[in-house]
Amino acid sequence: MTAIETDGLTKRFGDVVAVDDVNLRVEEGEVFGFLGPNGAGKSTTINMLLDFARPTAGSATVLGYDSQDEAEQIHRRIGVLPEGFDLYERLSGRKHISFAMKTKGIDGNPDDILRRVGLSDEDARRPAGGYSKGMRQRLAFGMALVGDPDLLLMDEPSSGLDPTGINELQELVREETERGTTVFFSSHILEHVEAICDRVGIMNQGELVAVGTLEELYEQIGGDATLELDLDGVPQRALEDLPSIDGVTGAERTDETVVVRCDDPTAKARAINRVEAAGATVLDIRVEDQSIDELFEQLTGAGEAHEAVEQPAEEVVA
Ligand SMILES: Nc1ncnc2c1ncn2[C@@H]1O[C@H](COP(=O)(O)OP(=O)(O)OP(=O)(O)O)[C@@H](O)[C@H]1O
Repeated sequence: MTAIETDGLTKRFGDVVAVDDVNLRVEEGEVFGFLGPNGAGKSTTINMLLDFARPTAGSATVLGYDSQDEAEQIHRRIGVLPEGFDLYERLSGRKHISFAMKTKGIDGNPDDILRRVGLSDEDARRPAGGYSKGMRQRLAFGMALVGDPDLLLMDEPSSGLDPTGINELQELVREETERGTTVFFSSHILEHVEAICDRVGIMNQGELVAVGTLEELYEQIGGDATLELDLDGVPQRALEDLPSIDGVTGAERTDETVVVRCDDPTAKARAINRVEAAGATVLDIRVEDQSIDELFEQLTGAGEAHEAVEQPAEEVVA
């Protein structure tokens, strides 16, 4: 089943087109990163998925339910970690989970969830006011997990977290996806979603400008990579052969090192195989990919209007 599907989803606020004819498909079980700079239209899209905002045009389904007509069913089956979530400073972590359970009409033991998000018994009994950022995040994540949602929607979940907090969050997300939960993770920071997302969709100025795995996106924009191979000896044949490999644009030699330039990231493995087949032993490998920030800037034009990246229909589905 498709976890999220939008069809021409559009939202205008007066003259501002916040979301412009967005066609998005997120498959069940995926971790999908929804990216874009501030003001790109991410929150407005999420609000329409949940029927907190009504589309000007187009439609959306979540877990097979229509966002406008069947919002109640959707709300029952999803967990939301909102941006800038609030905690009640004087309530314990455990009370927060109990409260979320009552609100959702769920019976159960809050301790199961507290354990799942890694909050100790002792911490769970303390007021949330004294929690570190990471612990607050764990608790909010736990509240979103109440009722075992099929889909977790997380709006800028990594904002304000230090690298340790981000790693912890990524670990929690990974555990949930192992249980089969679909995760929709919105962020304006590409590297925060890079490590955990199967695919990303990139929004810019209301438009969905690219969808795919990061590797596919690199390919679409022709992301360059340089591969440096230290060899026990450079066979002349390998050097001559390398430029004929699909995705390799050039090869040079300095002493016992071969520098291979690729415009397709998947060409790197083919280049290594070719060198080894020519009889050389690879002693060390260094790769310099186009940076993730460059990719993001290129796709979003650093906030400027630009042409959408072509997205063949079959590549939209993982
Ligand atoms: N209620 C509203 N009234 C008027 N304009 C709005 C409203 N909500 C959003 N917008 C505008 O729509 C555009 C998209 O905003 P949105 O909040 O969806 O972006 P975003 O990608 O979520 O940004 P951020 O990362 O900063 O949260 C922006 O230009 C914003 O100013």
